[in-house]
Parts: sequence; C-alpha cells; structure tokens
Amino acid sequence: MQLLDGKKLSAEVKAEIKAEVDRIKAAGGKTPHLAAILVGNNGASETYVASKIKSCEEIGFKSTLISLPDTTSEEELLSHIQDLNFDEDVDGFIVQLPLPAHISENTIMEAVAPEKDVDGFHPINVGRMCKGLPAYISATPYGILEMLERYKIQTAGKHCVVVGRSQIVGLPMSILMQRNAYPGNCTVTICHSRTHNLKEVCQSADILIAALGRPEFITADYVKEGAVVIDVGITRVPDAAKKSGFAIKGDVKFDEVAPKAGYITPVPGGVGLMTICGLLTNTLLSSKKAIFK
Ligand SMILES: Nc1nc2c(c(=O)[nH]1)N[C@@H](CN(C=O)c1ccc(C(=O)N[C@@H](CCC(=O)O)C(=O)O)cc1)CN2
Repeated sequence: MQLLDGKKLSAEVKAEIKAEVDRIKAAGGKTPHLAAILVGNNGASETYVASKIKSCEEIGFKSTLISLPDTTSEEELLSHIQDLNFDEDVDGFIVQLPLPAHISENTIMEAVAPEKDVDGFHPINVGRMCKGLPAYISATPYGILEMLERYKIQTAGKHCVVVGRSQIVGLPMSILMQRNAYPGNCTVTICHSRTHNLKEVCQSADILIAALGRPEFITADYVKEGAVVIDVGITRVPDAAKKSGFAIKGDVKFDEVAPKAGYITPVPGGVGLMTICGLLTNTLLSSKKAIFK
C-alpha cells in the first residue's frame, strides 16, 4: 500500500505557485488577489476559510476575508457578490459552503461572475468543464486529479466508482474521470443513496472515490485488493479524548481498508489539503487571464 500524501503534495504545489508569484512580482506584474465570503459561524467552515487565507499569505497572494453574520439576507449577500464582481483588483472569490438554510446556494453560485468563479461552481464553468473547454475546475476534483497525476497512477480503461453525487465533488469528478485525457479515460459508475448493490459495485472499482459524507462507511469488504482509494469525506465526530473535542473522520475506515488498497489517501492529510491547492491554482490562472481572456 502506498499513501497518497496530501501534506507533502500540497507543500510542493504551494512552493511551485509561490515561485511563479515571485517571478510575476519581480517582473512588475499584478499580485494575485483572492477574496472569500464566510456567512455564519460554522466551525469547520471557519477553519477552512482561515486555512485558505493563511495559504494566500504563504505564497504571496493578496487576500480579503468578508465575514458576515448568519442573519445575512440573500439580498445582502448578493450585494457583496456584486461588489466583488466589479472590484478590478480581485481576481477571484469564493462563497464558503454550506450557507444558512434561508439562502439558496444555486442563486449564489449563479451570481458570481464566471471569470471570477475560482470555485468552478457557476453553471458556465461546469458546462465548459463538461465540454472539455477551458474552465475553472472545482477545487476538490482538481486536487484529486493532481494527486493521481503526481503519483503517476494509471487511469485509462480502469473502472472508477464515485460514491456520492454532490454538485461540488461527485458529479464533476465522475465527468472528469471519463474524459479523454490523463487522468481520465475511465469507465465511470456514479453511485448514490438509491444505488442497489452498492457494496458489489464498489468491489468492482479499480479506483474508488468516496464522497458520500458518512464517516467510515467504506469498510474493507467494499474494496477490491489493490484498488486506488480516494477519501473525500471530512466529518467532525465528538471525541472527548481530543483537546478540540472532536476527531476528523473520512468516509473510509482507513485502518482496515489501507492494508487491502494499492494506494489510499488519509484523512486528515489527504484530499482536503489538495482542495486548497486547487483554489490557489485557479486564482493564479484568473490573475493571468488564462481561462477567460
Ligand atoms: N466554497 C467552497 N465551499 C466548500 C468547498 C469548496 O471547495 N468551496 N469544499 C468543502 C470544504 N473545503 C473547502 O472549502 C475544505 C475542506 C477541507 C480542507 C482541509 O484542509 N482539510 C484538512 C483538515 C482540516 C481540519 O478540519 O482540521 C485535511 O483534510 O487534512 C480544506 C478545505 C466544503 N465547502
């Protein structure tokens, strides 16, 4: 079994981006600028946004954080989005998900200008990605592709099973793994809560991507010997033994699946860290006008 080490890879990717930012600045170019909107006080979201801002500082990006109370109306949030759409210094911005229940995530995703949508959630970016056109690929799928590529994992002709059909991970991941490119060219099955014989489908996976959001759901009996196992789940479960009061669990029962897997991502220290690299990469692309001219 080989560990797909998100900590090591994300450090590599960040160092590469920093080197490019240093070159851009030395040549008198524009400093990439990422803005993030956080609504409410969801503890996990606060951690992720703080980590995005800290990463910007590490690699020499400018960053702006807009923190709003959970009583913020949809109209107020749309007004902040409009300001960022028109702010010429901001190359890209994100609205951290999930949003409070009174705000429609689809409305918000559509309000972000596609050329600043470094999360890759706008229907124009999703549609362009489906058609194989230049697009911002959403951060988690981007991070997974980067892991497969940097570990030189063969994907052509393999059976890739994606468990979970979320708009931000499962759905785009299934599309990317079947495209005619590397990583890709897989035969893809996408599974969800209504899938019959889920265990048997997973057992036939050469590449198993678990993105269902149920801690330790995927046990060893779901996994084929030698399979590549990518764990996208990150759930905080109460744990009195931890100083924080919680433990972070993936969707895969790591200790029993790891001995059976060919490659496996840990949680924490796997896909989550690469997600941030995807966002930073998209922001750099935006500042270079590499996707939308
Ligand atoms: N606007 C967005 N919202 C959300 C996204 C997204 O891509 N855009 N994805 C997830 C959360 N997410 C990014 O925002 C994210 C998740 C996990 C990590 C991460 O670094 N995880 C660490 C553990 C961190 C911890 O909890 O202590 C790890 O896996 O090692 C970063 C970003 C939903 N919302």
